Amino acid sequence: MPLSSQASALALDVRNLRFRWTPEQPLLCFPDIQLAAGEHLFIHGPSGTGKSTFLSLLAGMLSPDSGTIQMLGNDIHQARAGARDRFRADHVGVIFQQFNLVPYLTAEANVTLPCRLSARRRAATVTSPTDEAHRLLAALTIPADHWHRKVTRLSIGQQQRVAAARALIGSPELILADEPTSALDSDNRDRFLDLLLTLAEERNSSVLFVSHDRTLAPHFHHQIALQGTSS
Ligand SMILES: Nc1ncnc2c1ncn2[C@@H]1O[C@H](COP(=O)(O)OP(=O)(O)OP(=O)(O)O)[C@@H](O)[C@H]1O
Repeated sequence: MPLSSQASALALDVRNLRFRWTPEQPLLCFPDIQLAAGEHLFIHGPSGTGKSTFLSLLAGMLSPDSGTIQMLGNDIHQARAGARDRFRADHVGVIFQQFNLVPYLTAEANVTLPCRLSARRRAATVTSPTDEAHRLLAALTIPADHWHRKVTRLSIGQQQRVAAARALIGSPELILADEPTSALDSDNRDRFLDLLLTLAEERNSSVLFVSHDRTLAPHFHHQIALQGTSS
């Protein structure tokens, strides 16, 4: 059965999630989460507690050993891989720790990429993917003369903002962000977070943001600590 978005469902409902990379490694235990539409959640934990692993499980890129993940009312790990990929393309924007931009594409082409992979995201742009990419790049303070440069010719902070624009385009219901501010000084980091969360709010996108840096917590509606492992 294809996955669908159910208007009344939570953006994210995570219960009893556990994962072990290999039999020799400790079991990673994750907190239960219920995230409503438009809410912003901050998850913090020291290095190695499993923040990136958690996001990979939520994004459907890893399968849990136990527990459930419901997104918009769908149990994503009950679906076949193809349906899961389609659901992610349609409903989830991801900002990776290393940005994962396509190096040979321009900033604009990187931002419009989700609209090429998802008719739903394309249809959700107000006029066209290119117009929305320009609006997002301008809102995220990327100068217009940089929009047609290859992303590798942009600064790290600019690349990070391009990655944010790519996650926001087409108004996905959920944005997952993995410590994307670690390369920035504190002023730029706060400015980036304010922009990201304001743009997410305009789109009613829920945000789940992980970082080791607890000083970021006041930007968010809710916060949870990741405890890490159990034997
Ligand atoms: N691909 C992998 N194969 C095996 N073990 C892994 C892999 N990726 C992560 N781990 C292990 O899983 C645990 C959690 O790692 P993870 O990267 O999720 O933590 P993190 O909190 O995101 O760390 P950081 O803040 O340093 O990015 C660590 O013990 C790590 O060594």
